[in-house]
Amino acid sequence: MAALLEMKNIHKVYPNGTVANRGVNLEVQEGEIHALVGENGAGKSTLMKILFGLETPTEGEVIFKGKKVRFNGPRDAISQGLGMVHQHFMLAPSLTVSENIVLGDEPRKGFLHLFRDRTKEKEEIQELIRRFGFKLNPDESVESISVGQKQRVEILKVLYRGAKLIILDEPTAVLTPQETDELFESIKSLAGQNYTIIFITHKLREVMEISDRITVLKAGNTIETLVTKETNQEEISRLMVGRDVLFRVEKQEKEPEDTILELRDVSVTDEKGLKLLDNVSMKIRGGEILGIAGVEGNGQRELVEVITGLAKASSGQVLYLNENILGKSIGEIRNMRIGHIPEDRQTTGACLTTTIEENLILDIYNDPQFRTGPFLNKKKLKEFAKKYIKMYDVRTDSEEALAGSLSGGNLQKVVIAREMAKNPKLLIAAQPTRGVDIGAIEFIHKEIIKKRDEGTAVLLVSAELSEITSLSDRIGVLYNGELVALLDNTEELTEEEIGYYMLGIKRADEEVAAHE
Ligand SMILES: Nc1ncnc2c1ncn2[C@@H]1O[C@H](COP(=O)(O)OP(=O)(O)OP(=O)(O)O)[C@@H](O)[C@H]1O
Repeated sequence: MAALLEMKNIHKVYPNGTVANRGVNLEVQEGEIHALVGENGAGKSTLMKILFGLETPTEGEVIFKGKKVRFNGPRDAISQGLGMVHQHFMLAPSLTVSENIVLGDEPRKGFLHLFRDRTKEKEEIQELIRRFGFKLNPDESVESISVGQKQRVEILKVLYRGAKLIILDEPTAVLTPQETDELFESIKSLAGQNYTIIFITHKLREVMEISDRITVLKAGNTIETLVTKETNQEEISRLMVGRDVLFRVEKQEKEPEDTILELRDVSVTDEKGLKLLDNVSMKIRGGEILGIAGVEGNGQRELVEVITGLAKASSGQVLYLNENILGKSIGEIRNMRIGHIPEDRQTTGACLTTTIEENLILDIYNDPQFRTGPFLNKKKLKEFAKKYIKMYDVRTDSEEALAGSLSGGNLQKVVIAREMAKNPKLLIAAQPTRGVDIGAIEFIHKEIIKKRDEGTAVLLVSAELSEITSLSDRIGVLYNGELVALLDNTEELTEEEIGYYMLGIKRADEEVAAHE
C-alpha cells in the first residue's frame, strides 16, 4: 500500500503562544483505518484542523497523493478529496435525508445549469446508499431520524462530495452499542472499497476493534505508530498517559441512605404541547448512583434541566430533601449543595471568556473561608484554584489563562473540579467524561464513586453505556421521555439488554412500578 497522506514535522503555535503540535509526523496509507489517539490537549484536533485547512501550520508539510499541498480552508480540502465528520452534526432538520446530502452541491441541468436536476439527484443518492449498504430512506425528514442515521447522512454528505480520505472525530460518542456496530460495518465496507479513514477516539476498545494502525500523540509529539494486531490496550494507554491505567472501575458495596431526591410524575412539555418528559417518577438515595441510559434526545436533557431549574415542569413535583424545588431559580438551586456537571460545557458549563481561576471559584467566592472581613482574600482564592488545577490535572500554563483556550477535555476537568469542590449532597453529572481521555476518565470515575461513598446522591446521565454499567447502582432508561426501565445493576444485566430498552424494543413496566 502506498502512503496516501504524510504530515511531516508539523508545528503549530497558536497566536496566544500555546504550542499544540511540536513536530508531529503522521503517515496514512490508502485504504487503511488509522486511529489517532492521545490525551486531552495532545494536539489531535489541531493536527486534523491543519489537514482540513482550518488552521495553518507554523512549520511542516502535508503531502497528499504524492503532492505537497496546503489547503486554504475546508472547501479547498473537500475539492481535493478530503472529508470530515464532526462530533456535532451540521444538518438542516426540516430537510430530507437526500436534500441534506446534496445541500449546496445540488446536481443541475439545463441552460447555464439553472435548474435543479431532481432525477439525477435521486439516482445518485440511491446509488450511494446502495453502494455503502447504509440503512436510510432518502425521502425521510432528518428531524425524524435517529442519531445513528443522522451520522450516516453526514458520512454520505462527504462521500457525495467525492471524499477519499475521511476524518471521523469521536464518531461513537453519541451512539448506542447497536449503532456503533453498524457504524463499524460501514467503516469496514468503506475501507474495503479503498477509502481511507482517520478515526479520532478516546475509546481504546474501539481502536482495537476497528483500526489497522494507530498513531499516538502526546504533548504535541508523535510518540509512535503501531500496528493494531501487534499491540494491546495496555500498551497504547501506557504510551498515551505514561503510566498504567485501570480500565475496571473499583467500587465497593454500599447500603444506600435516606432519599435525597424524588421525582413524582414529572412532565415537561414543549411549546407545541409535546411531552419531552412523560410522567417520570424516581428516587435517588444518599450513597447511591442512579444511571440514566438512553439514546440522546429521549428526555435526558429535560430531566436534568427540570431538576436544576433550567426548565419548567408542566406537572409533578421535584422533592429535594423533602422540599419541592420546582419554581426555584437556577441560582437558588445551585446554592442548595446541588452540583451540576452540565452536558454542554461550552455554553452552560463554563464561561470561556474569563480565566480558569474565575471559572473554578464561581460558586464559592462568597464562602467565609475566602473572605477577610468584608474583603475577598485573593491569595486564598488563587491557592484554591491552583490546588484544583493540580488535583484534576488540568493541562494549562497558568490559572490565569482563558478557559476558552483549553482543549475540550481540559475544560471539562475545570467544570468537574468546580462542582466537586462544592461538596454536593446531590450531584447531577451529565455526560461527565465525554471527550475526556482515559487517564482523566479513570480519575473522574473515582471521584464520582468517592462522592457516592461519602453519601452524595448521584444522578448520572450518559450516552456511554459502559460508563452507566460500570458506575451505577441502579439503571433507568429513558425512551421517548418515559422511564421505560428502572433496573438493579446486577451482573446479569447486559449492555445489549439495556440497548433494547434504549431503542424502544423492550420495556419493563413491572420493574419501573416496583421501584417507585
Ligand atoms: N484556538 C486555540 N487557541 C489557543 N490554544 C488552543 C486553541 N485550540 C487548541 N489550543 C490548545 O492546543 C493544545 C492542543 O489542543 P487540541 O484541541 O489540538 O488537543 P486534542 O488532542 O484534540 O484534545 P481533546 O482530546 O481534549 O479534544 C491544547 O493545549 C489547547 O489548549
